[in-house]
Amino acid sequence: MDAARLVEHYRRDDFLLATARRTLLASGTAHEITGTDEDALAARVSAALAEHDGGIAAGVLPYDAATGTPARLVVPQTVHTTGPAHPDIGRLAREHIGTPAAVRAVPDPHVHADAVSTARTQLAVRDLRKVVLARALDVDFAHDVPVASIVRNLILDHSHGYVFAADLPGGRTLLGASPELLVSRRGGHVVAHPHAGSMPRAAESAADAANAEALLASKKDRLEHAVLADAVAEALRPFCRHLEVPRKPALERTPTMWHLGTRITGELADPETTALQLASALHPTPAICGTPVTSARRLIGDLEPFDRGYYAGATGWVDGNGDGEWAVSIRCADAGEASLRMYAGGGIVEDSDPHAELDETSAKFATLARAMGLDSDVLTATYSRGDSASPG
Ligand SMILES: C=C(O[C@H]1C=CC=C(C(=O)O)[C@@H]1O)C(=O)O
Repeated sequence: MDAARLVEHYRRDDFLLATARRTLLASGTAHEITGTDEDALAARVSAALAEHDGGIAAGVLPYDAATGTPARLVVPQTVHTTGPAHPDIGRLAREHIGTPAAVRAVPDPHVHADAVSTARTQLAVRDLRKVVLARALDVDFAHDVPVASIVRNLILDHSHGYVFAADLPGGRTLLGASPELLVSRRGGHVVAHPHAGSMPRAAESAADAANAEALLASKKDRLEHAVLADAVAEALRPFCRHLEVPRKPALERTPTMWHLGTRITGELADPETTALQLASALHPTPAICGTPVTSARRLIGDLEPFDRGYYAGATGWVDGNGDGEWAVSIRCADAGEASLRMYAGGGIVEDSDPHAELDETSAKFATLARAMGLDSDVLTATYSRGDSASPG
């Protein structure tokens, strides 16, 4: 089956991961493993994989299992993998997504901007180097959420990155297009590709290049990124006999955002360490939480008006050899039957500007908004005003 057909076969309770290297579609449930204790989870996954020769376990890790949101992994009945969905998918038409009935910002944008101001002052009070604050958009449809169509459009939009759709407890679905690799393991080779520091893409090429230059030159973004790259390198170091950490971040692009990224590579010290164990050890990175973790988590809990659930967790798979690939679950939405919640966050350091942070989260929402066919001007008006409005 070619990649385009795999994507066409995706159904809401499947697991799909489309990357620049491969397209993976997993269907059916031979074994389901859920839990909030990561060591117990890793042991149960290894035991399940020992029973399913050549199998994988695919699924999601939550942002914070301590809030009671469990990790959920499934050993599927069937797994199909092919090469990258690009360019095969190009022959599929873009899916039309019906106009949503309503879009609501959670919290109101000005409340988010106030939270960013508070976070900025709390950094010094709580001895934090960085914290990541998120906001959400609730989108209601007059019909079932067309998950498969949105996923197909996400794949059409992203030749790079990690487009994912994973079944969640309660019949919900996590879907998105993350630019960020938490960790992959292939044999003894480990890769992490942390992203932090952002600027929106611009339609006009000179303005777009200027945004990229400004990002590279931004002290605030370089600091935001350095805190992340250092933390990821330090978390990987105990697992690796050799670790390569570039000294400077590189510019990374998605169709809607510029980011700073550092591709960290290493060789495992102990070949028994699995991709799932590495993902658990790295998570939560300062790309989605902060430094130090415990006080960053507490500040996030104090300032965000929702439970993150699976947003800012990880989505991926592990096989019986311990190989696997986990993306950071960002630029994503948690979809129910006829509504979904989109999330976007941004790293806050001392020099962060609340209004720039609001704009940055708006730009990050555009990843899903595009795939949902939402007119970005209408959406910007809606989520910048912060009221509930029909974008139709
Ligand atoms: C937390 C998110 O993005 C992270 C990844 C890249 C850049 C980020 C930033 O510049 O703040 C964030 O750390 C998100 O999209 O919700």
